[in-house]
Amino acid sequence: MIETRALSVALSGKPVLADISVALPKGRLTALVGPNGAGKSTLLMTLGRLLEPASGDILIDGRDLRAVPPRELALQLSILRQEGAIGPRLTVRDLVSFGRYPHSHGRLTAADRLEVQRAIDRLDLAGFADRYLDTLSGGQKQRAQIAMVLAQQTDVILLDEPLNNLDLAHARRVMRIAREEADAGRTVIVVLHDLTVAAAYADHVVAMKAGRVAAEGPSEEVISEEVLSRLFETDVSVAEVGGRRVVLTL
Ligand SMILES: Nc1ncnc2c1ncn2[C@@H]1O[C@H](COP(=O)(O)OP(=O)(O)OP(=O)(O)O)[C@@H](O)[C@H]1O
Repeated sequence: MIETRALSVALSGKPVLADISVALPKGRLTALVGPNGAGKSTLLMTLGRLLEPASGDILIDGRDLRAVPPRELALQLSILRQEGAIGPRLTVRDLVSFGRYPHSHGRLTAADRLEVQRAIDRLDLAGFADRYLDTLSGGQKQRAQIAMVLAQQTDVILLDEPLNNLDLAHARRVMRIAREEADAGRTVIVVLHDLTVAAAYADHVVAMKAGRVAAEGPSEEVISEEVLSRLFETDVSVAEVGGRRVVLTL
């Protein structure tokens, strides 16, 4: 469970997040949605302690995030960043193995290698494991980075637009994995632009606008025509197709 209390963040001296108080439950998949520039990535980076709040608190399982030593945090929380800098002369397996670093400190055990292989398989990368990252397509690279995050096996998983560059079958695979991780009791928080995907996989939704929380609650409440039309300042329809909610703009 991650909680924020009256969190505010400034970047280059400019306020970007203001008064963010949310409760992101354990064992749930939370989607962060909202227009471009709303502050979704900034919130995710702040939760991952990659940005420092100007004021307010973040509690991770009731404990002040500032009080968690870095080594412990690396065992507790993993993050997929939007512009992840990855060394080109690394293979997929090298990259995913870095995910085990907090556990192995550079000396992979047989169990670590097994986890690396499992993450590679889950992301459908078995055929690419020994390829250099700079020889991969955008979607294959994205999957390799997600595999690295999964290999960390942390209780909190933060994913910033994980579906970037993914085809529909791999997008589905990644969302199913995110769902499995939440069902296994982890706190999974995902920045998503595709609201139909959010409706299908998330149980909790935080809608952000202009650096503030515009709505927070169960997916059925937040993924609604009224909330979304207000959020995006455009007409949004929510239809039901085959028992699932589909979000449309025309
Ligand atoms: N380094 C920075 N300095 C100043 N302002 C910044 C900086 N980085 C981001 N911002 C601003 O902070 C605001 C929030 O940006 P953020 O990337 O968190 O939004 P987002 O909701 O993730 O957007 P998107 O959907 O476009 O990815 C934006 O107005 C952006 O211009």
